Amino acid sequence: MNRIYLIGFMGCGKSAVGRRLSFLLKLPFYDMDKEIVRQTGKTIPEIFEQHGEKYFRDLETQFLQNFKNDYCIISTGGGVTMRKENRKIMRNTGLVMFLDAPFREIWRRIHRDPNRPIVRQSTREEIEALHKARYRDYKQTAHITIRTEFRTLRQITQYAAFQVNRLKSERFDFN
Ligand SMILES: Nc1ncnc2c1ncn2[C@@H]1O[C@H](COP(=O)(O)OP(=O)(O)O)[C@@H](O)[C@H]1O
Ligand SMILES: O=C(O)C1=C[C@@H](OP(=O)(O)O)[C@@H](O)[C@H](O)C1
Ligand SMILES: [Mg+2]
Repeated sequence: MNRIYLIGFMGCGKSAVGRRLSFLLKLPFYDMDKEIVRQTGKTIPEIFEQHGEKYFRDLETQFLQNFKNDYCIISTGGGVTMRKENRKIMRNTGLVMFLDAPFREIWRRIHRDPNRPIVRQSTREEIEALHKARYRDYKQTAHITIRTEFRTLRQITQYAAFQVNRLKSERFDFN
């Protein structure tokens, strides 16, 4: 299948780049967090508070298992690569791009955001350790890693589009 998945840690720019990339490539855009909010009628913090993290992770896996659309951009949540099953689905159904941002930049973007329950509950040191712990899975799941440091959203989006176009003639079949 021919989807484009954006993966990476909270605040690396998956949602912002995904939306821009969908305009540039004229493909529909899905943000997994937003889809889960729409399906449940609850915010991400409410889901974590009322049902716990495992329940949220199950919703992420169900989304990936049940999603049927092709030729689209999907921005994932930063924890999606924690499960092997999720990693496998993404690798097998599309092109996976990792937005690799330095931790200090990530922290600057996320530390005051009330919509990320994991950040709300943790110290900077704990979040940095989580970033380290997840890094290998992001790297290994991705077909392409894009380093975002010193790049604007526009530059990152253009580079991502360039990579998609480059691969189009090989494994992918975008029209
Ligand atoms: N390369 C960048 N340059 C400037 N701002 C960025 C960049 N990448 C992300 N941002 C900003 O950082 C914030 C978090 O980005 P977001 O797309 O929500 O991250 P994610 O979905 O990966 O958690 C947003 O306000 C976004 O506009
Ligand atoms: O990294 C994580 O575990 C999470 C990342 C969030 O998405 P973003 O990566 O878009 O912030 C959201 O799915 C949830 O708060 C959990
Ligand atoms: Mg996001």
